Amino acid sequence: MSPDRICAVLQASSSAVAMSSIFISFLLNYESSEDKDSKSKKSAVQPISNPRRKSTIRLVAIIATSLCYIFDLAHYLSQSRHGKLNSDEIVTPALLALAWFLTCFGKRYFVGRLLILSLPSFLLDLPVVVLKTISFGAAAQRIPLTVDSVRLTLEALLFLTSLPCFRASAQPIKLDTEETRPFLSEETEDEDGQLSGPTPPSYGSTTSERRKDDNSVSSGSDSDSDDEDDEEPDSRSTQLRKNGTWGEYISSFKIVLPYLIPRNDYKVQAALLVCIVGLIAARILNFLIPRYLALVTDKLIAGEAPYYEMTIVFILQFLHGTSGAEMLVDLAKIPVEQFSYRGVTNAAFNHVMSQGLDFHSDRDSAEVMKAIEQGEALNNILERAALDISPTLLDMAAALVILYTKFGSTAMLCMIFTFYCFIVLEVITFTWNVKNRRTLTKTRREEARIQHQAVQGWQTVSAFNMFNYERFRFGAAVNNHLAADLRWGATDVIISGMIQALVPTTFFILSLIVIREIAHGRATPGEFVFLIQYWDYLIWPIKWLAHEYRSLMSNLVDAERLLDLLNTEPTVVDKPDAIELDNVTGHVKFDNVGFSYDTKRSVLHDVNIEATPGQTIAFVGATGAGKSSLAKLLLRYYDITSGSIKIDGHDVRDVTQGSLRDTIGVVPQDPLLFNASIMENIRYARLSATDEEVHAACRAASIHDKILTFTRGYRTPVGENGVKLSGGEVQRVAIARAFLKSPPILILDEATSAVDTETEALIQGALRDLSVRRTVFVVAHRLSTIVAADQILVMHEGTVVERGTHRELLEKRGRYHGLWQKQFEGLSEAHQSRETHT
Ligand SMILES: Nc1ncnc2c1ncn2[C@@H]1O[C@H](COP(=O)(O)OP(=O)(O)OP(=O)(O)O)[C@@H](O)[C@H]1O
Repeated sequence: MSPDRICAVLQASSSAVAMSSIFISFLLNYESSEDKDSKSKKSAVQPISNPRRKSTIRLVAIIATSLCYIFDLAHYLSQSRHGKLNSDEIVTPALLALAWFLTCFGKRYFVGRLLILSLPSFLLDLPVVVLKTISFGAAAQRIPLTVDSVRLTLEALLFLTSLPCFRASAQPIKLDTEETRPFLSEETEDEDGQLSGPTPPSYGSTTSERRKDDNSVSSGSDSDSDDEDDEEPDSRSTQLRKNGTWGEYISSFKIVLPYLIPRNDYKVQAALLVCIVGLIAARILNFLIPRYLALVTDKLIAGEAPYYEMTIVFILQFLHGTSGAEMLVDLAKIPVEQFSYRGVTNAAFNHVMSQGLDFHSDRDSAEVMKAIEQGEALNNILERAALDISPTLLDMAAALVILYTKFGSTAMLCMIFTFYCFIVLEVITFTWNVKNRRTLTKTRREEARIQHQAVQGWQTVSAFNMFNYERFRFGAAVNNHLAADLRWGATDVIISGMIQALVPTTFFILSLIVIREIAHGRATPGEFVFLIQYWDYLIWPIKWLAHEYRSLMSNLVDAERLLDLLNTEPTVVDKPDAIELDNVTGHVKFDNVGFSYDTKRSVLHDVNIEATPGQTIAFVGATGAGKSSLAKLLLRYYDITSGSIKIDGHDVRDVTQGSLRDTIGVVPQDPLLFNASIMENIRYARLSATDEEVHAACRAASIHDKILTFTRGYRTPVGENGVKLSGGEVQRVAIARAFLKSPPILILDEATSAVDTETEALIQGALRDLSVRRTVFVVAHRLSTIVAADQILVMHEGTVVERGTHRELLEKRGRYHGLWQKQFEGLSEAHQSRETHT
């Protein structure tokens, strides 16, 4: 290869690399105008870049480098004024000059951009200058060589001075401190995310009231805020999107990578391999088919009959389509897709289930479920990245090499330029539509929420005859969803139409280049046929990548909530060295316990309780005094804010949550039954229990005989939340569960509040039997149920104000005595008034 040719190759590579550097830097650091606006509004967000790094000296050096390339161009034009112009000699320096000039713009990661441009430029330029010096030592080349040397020095200096700055600037992005705000929080903050169409009203308000109150309602005051006029707070990923760059935004999704990459699944790895082989085969065929068609054309022009070539074209086409390589790839893709679905869906479900009570009480279950569903958007990431985008990039690279070898560097650089224009336009125009996409995702969730609330609360809707109201609410939510869909869809179609206009332009320019090559005798007419035939394969990766970019980004926007979900750490976690709690005797000690749900209002303070094994401790007191909260703390649904809770001397924070909850049985105020048979519901307490053990537990809870009277006995379905059972039956099923679990510690939170006096007497007898061997905590309003307790603790405003046995407390004549008197008097007054009426 002649030195001229080597220089030409190096310069073409240099301009391709320079354009790529500018493009990658743009892609990673692009901020939309929306982002800039939001950043200027939020002064709390720290700018990441330091504009001072963009010093005047650097700018001058960059412009000088750009001018050096312009000089190259001018020099060539002046030399070739009377001869034939070589387009390669014009395009290469022109593009390099443009790439350097573009470096001056943009604030963020200025030094980073400078680095990735100056290093390759220097490395590719150095051999060019050396070769030129060796080959053209004549005095006539002195000036251009001097300019080249100056440019080389500038590139080296810019690289060396940028490197230390870049290292210093490698700092993590600062997020709004409210990053930790709860997932799917209902608090609102006013931004202009207006939705057209009627706003679905919330419970207890009308549409007009809602609009009227919009300005006056303080944020977060309405827990049922399905107000579409208010923008919901940014999720962590949305915040990152707004405060960071596209690069940072995309890299925030790396948390899902373990669920998408089949590290230990050999079957999926094999399927991936088959896909890759199939894709490579398809790429080779992409090239061979037009190649043979070009041969057919050339032979026809030469007056020969190309039967052999045509047969090869037929075979290649057969192997190429859905009957060959594509079918293979499509088949192998199925296990790959299933792998990512399994990974993401299981991870999201497990993550939600491992969250604490605070997470679940703060969020709407329908919205959480919708967020998990949106994991589907992530399922295709691996498929898209590994099986679609990477091969398409290979296609691009192959197409560029072919263009270069067949039609020279101008054709190749023209294609690279078009490709980058496509993607840059995609990135810019997608941000115009990203807000619409978020609104669309939000309106979908909203629709699911309203639907879920209405269906789940059917009894309430029916009791208040609110069918029309619910119909209106749901209808409005559907309209909002469709309106958002229309806005997103229409903008998407218009944007994509605008971008597609680049396709005929590129074809026109490439055709001119090829025609010129043919006219100068450097190519045959067959090459033009090759271009026409190959054009689809050439433009397809560009069109497709641009489309994939949009659809990938839409998927990522859809999956933002899921990402936030996966990023939400549980508030109650096992210590790494947590021990298993076993052989528990039931010694429980609350030592100076203090607690608050929201760090603002103290719910419990200075609570001291000691229960020895086998004791029954009763909590009484006014509603809201903190009785149920004590039970939740013993179960470690929340962590206490001060003091300690110990079981058999082990702090509940030092043992695993699993073993702790195995030790404690609960009969809650409102037991939750699953929509399954009675047998399944009771056996949930101990899955290994036999039918006989379940029956025994039900006998102990005085519900066995009742269950036998049901049409299907123990196989009777209880309906959602046990709606097919009476309140008393539900409570007894819950008591039967506790009997079946037979834990050393039992919590009875108003366990017999919904049963009649006769059943209560039966259950109380059973509970007494149960209490002999275990420590029992009873929360009760009906004082008659706890008179036999070993200790009665009277709670008032979050602390224990009296303690003792029933007799001791009555003798004290304090708060307990007052409560007892009130209940006793209440009962006798009710009795008297009934007698007067009869
Ligand atoms: N998840 C929660 N988040 C915030 N505050 C809560 C939460 N649960 C309960 N509270 C508040 O804590 C206080 C104590 O509630 P708790 O349920 O312990 O009272 P209680 O004595 O059991 O009442 P009742 O006898 O009516 O069941 C109440 O003021 C309640 O509003």
